[in-house]
Amino acid sequence: MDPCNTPACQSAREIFHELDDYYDDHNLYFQTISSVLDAANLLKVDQRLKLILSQPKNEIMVHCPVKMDDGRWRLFKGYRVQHNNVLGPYKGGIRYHGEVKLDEVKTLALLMTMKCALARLPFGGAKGALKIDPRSVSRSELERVTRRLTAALGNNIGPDYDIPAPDMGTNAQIMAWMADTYINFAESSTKVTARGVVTGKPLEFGGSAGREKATGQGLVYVLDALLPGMDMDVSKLSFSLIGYGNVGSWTARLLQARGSQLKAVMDHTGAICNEAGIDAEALAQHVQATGGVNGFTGADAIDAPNFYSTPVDLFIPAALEQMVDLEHAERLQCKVLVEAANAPTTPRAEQHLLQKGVEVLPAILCNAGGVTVSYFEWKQNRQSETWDEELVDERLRKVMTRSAERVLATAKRLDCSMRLASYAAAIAHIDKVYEMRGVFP
Ligand SMILES: NC(=O)c1ccc[n+]([C@@H]2O[C@H](COP(=O)([O-])OP(=O)(O)OC[C@H]3O[C@@H](n4cnc5c(N)ncnc54)[C@H](O)[C@@H]3O)[C@@H](O)[C@H]2O)c1
Repeated sequence: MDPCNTPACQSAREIFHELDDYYDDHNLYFQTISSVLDAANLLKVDQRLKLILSQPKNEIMVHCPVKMDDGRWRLFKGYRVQHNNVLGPYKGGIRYHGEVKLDEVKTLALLMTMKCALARLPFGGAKGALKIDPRSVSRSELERVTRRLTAALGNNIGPDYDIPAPDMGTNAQIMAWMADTYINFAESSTKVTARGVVTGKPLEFGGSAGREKATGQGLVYVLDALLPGMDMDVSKLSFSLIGYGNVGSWTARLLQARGSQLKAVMDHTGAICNEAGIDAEALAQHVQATGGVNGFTGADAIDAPNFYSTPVDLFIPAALEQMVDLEHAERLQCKVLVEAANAPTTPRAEQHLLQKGVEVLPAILCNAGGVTVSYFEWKQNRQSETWDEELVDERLRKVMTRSAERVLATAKRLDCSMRLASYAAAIAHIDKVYEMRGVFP
């Protein structure tokens, strides 16, 4: 592939040259930071801020020895990348995945800084990961490795310092084990507030109403705010999804409840399609029971190329990064690509889509519902309050609608794409705070 010569890549190359670091435009982290720096250039921010944002503040790597059920030992590699905390404590999910790499975690941490800033949440950005396939271990092995990871992270996490949450491969149960382990290490007088060390906990143990569906719910609120301006009506849309886990299945069920029709889904077990519509609720039950969409009787199995070329109004990637590359983008027949996953679209794919008139709604706007309700959970824990789902949804809608309006207004003002506008709206806020606080010493 030719080296990237866009202004974004050139600007990123200059910054990394200054940092005496290498630059690789095929790498996800460099692609993402290039786009962020491109937005920073549109705002003409100081070189200081570009340098600060270019690298995370801390990159923590731990190795966790764990005894498996058969008596053998395994060593698991864990990461916590803390990108920036100028706006508040570091915040970001913990991912369990067999193929996870440091650059992926750095990218996700950077995106968390941008996401929290865009939504004006009092949090910085972080992300963590454990290199493990959670489906390949027993429940008790999963518990042991989770507790060992939490202990290894030690004081690098905390309710006032760095607050993990669920992401791919993790859930409320894993958050409960993390919180319990952390509480066991906490001093007696801080044990109550210590449970705020993680969000996305079970409802019975300090979790928030509405957290499980929050990312999908937030995405629907963003669509409510933006689709009318594109002459689209959410009650008359068709959509397809990559991923039918937390984000994908909730997005599908909530959009179906609004009258939209699910046409095709692809996950790690295969792809399915039904021109007449797939029942999102029945599919969620099937995935819960079997682990994937494969074998669902309410649709036909299709191959990946046919999945990408199924005509729909909204194409919603809700699985891994970079699942929409140029080849996929050339196949897509949709009006809007809605990024539910983080960084699902490669820069070349995005360029192609914009050229063919497909709008791309960026992840830091669309999937911020999860971290927003995490913020509500953290707030409820601190104040010993319990909000009902109605209140959570009402407040979530307000945050998501304002973010969408912010992005729209910035895109208009700077005459740029929605992605650059979302980064610019985030960076403008961070820039103001750095200006007021200054940079120590
Ligand atoms: N959970 C949250 O609150 C949250 C919040 C913001 C963003 N996200 C992002 O949303 C995405 C999905 O997260 P989740 O929590 O729903 O994860 P999950 O583990 O619940 O589900 C992941 C889904 O991705 C699918 N998948 C995995 N590998 C695949 C492959 N090679 N091809 C096709 N599908 C594949 C799985 O089958 C599953 O359906 C991730 O990018 C995550 O970072 C999640």
